[in-house]
Amino acid sequence: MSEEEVRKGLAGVVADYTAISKVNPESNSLLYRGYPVQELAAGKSFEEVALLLWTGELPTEEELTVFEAFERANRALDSQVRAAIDLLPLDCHPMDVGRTAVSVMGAVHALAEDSSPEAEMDKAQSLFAHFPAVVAYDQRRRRGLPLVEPRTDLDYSANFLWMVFGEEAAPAVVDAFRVSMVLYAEHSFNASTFTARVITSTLSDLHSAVTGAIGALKGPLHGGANEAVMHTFDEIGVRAEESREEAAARAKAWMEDALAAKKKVMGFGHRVYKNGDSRVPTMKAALERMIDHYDRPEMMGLYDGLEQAMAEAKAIKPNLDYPAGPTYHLMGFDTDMFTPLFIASRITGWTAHIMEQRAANALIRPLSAYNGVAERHL
Ligand SMILES: CC(=O)SCCNC(=O)CCNC(=O)[C@H](O)C(C)(C)COP(=O)(O)OP(=O)(O)OC[C@H]1O[C@@H](n2cnc3c(N)ncnc32)[C@H](O)[C@@H]1OP(=O)(O)O
Ligand SMILES: O=C([O-])CC(=O)C(=O)O
Repeated sequence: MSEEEVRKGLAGVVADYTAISKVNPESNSLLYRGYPVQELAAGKSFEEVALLLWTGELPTEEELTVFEAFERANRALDSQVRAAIDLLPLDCHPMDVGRTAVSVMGAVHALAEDSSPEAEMDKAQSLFAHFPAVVAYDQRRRRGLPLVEPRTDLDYSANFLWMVFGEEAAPAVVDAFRVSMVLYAEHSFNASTFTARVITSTLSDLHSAVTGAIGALKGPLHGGANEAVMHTFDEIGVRAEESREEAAARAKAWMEDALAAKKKVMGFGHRVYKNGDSRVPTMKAALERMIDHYDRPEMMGLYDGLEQAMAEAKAIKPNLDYPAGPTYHLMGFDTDMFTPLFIASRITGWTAHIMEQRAANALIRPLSAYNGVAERHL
């Protein structure tokens, strides 16, 4: 096999068809089932977007009512999942908790081994409804706080924040959270989704595929970048009393040093978008609303300073994780809870891909070019 035939990282390789989303780097656009993601983020609930991704169409009023009732009825933390979480140490990474919780959810789901389209949809919707309770319980137990029961009078986003913080979030905060969920939901054949499709292609079950996807999402080259962005901010130093300009100057200097030291700075760059991530302007606008809401202009200074210095030095643009990290920080999440929030959203995209893969399956098994020692004998 010649060198050119090996595509490291499968860069540029088209692995299959998908009707779920279209990432177009030329027009810098992202479509979910044909709809621009900015339009969905502007006017649709996360529940509506989830149904769109799973079924291909936005729900009718009646379909939405049925799904909302299901989601609200399945929010409480399952006792067996809670018992499994309680076995995990408080200093393990919250992504390990999310991964373990989904694995246990699979083991206790009544339809675990049933891969019919109806069972797959039930499992996808159950995961969607149940996972926020895992994140909320884990965030609270790490702070020594008791579990907060879900409320059925709140929508998905408002209830999520209620279960984490034990108080009703301001409407502006709920809306910024909803926007982040919509933007994180789906992105074609990214590493975690492809992992889910590989696992599904062996005819394994949905929870195994989602568990594997969580493992792929954890890495800082993928979903783990949203928490890594906050570590960068912390390394530079978040100083609430500082002006936007002062913070920007310190961030610029930090970035210049980091790039001189040949560091990779998480939250910048993308395998597909080379001219900026289509989702960043919408998420940045949500971040700006949170900066105003919490009156923290210096955070925007850090954001601008890093972005400008990276643009000047390497012309590399931020990806979605860059504005999402500081947004979650301002809302009050601990930094290592950011990537589990990404799981809560991407459960929709992953499970839509699992169902699509299963409906037209081919075992995913590429070739390798052997470059070890030549044949030898004992
Ligand atoms: C929601 C998401 O998952 S979005 C992605 C989140 N991940 C990150 O933010 C991690 C940081 N970014 C990166 O590591 C990369 O940009 C990736 C992994 C996302 C995409 O990478 P690839 O397409 O494989 O490009 P690759 O890593 O080879 O980078 C190409 C060049 O740009 C540079 N580069 C890319 N991203 C960065 C960065 N964040 N900081 C500094 N340099 C960078 C590389 O060093 C490389 O330079 P070189 O050609 O001089 O060696
Ligand atoms: O598409 C990718 O490679 C990574 C990404 O932005 C995502 O999964 O949202």
